[in-house]
Amino acid sequence: MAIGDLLVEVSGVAKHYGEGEARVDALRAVDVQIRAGEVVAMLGPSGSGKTTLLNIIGCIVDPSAGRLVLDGETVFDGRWLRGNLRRLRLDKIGFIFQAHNLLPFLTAEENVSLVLDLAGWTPTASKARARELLDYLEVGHRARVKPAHLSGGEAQRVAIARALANRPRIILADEPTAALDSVRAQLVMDLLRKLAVEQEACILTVTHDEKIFDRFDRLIHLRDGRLSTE
Ligand SMILES: Nc1ncnc2c1ncn2[C@@H]1O[C@H](COP(=O)(O)OP(=O)(O)OP(=O)(O)O)[C@@H](O)[C@H]1O
Repeated sequence: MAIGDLLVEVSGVAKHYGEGEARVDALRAVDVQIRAGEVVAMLGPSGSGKTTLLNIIGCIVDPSAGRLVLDGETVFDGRWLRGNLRRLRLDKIGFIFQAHNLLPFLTAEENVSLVLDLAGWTPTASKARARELLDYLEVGHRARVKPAHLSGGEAQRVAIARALANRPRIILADEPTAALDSVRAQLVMDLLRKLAVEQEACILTVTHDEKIFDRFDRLIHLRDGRLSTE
């Protein structure tokens, strides 16, 4: 597959929590680059900094130092250069958490269309896009059902639809297949790859799931807050 634009550039990014004796260095001068069309897994032991790095790229956690360029725009260089990070996230980033993260009081379709409403789509357009994606992911027949009544695989596909609804180019996922059996886990990864290629996006996933290691272009290993070549 042709690899495209540089979408994620992390340069010398460090993050520490707390100060003095309580200080924890979660990331130490990390460099990562991810291009459009790439599907990358991030591995590492518990506490190695995976969630911190994902959340920094997702503009949810403040880096302590370094530079972050997303889709060609320098968004952090010692400080945030964008006032409205919420808007940046809505425009550029799709987050896939575990399926349980769907809002329980909304239907599958409303879970997807809500993101588009927040991004400023008209209600008619967001409903149509939500339907289209749910159909594409073969859960259209479950559009009016609330998450408690969906199977694990169905809920995960709704979570994917929600993350991809606004056509973000940077898709971040935290253990997206942990709750799925091996056939469904591979189907979800294949689907994500297809969507990433179609939308010229990249995917970075935290995973411990050995069932899907062969589905990635590249594995990034973190150890004690540093990239390791292991
Ligand atoms: N909000 C926080 N305040 C203080 N320390 C934190 C905070 N978040 C993470 N840490 C610490 O930073 C280090 C890296 O944590 P992080 O959650 O990024 O690791 P991880 O690799 O995602 O771990 P896991 O696989 O267990 O989720 C750990 O030592 C953790 O205890």
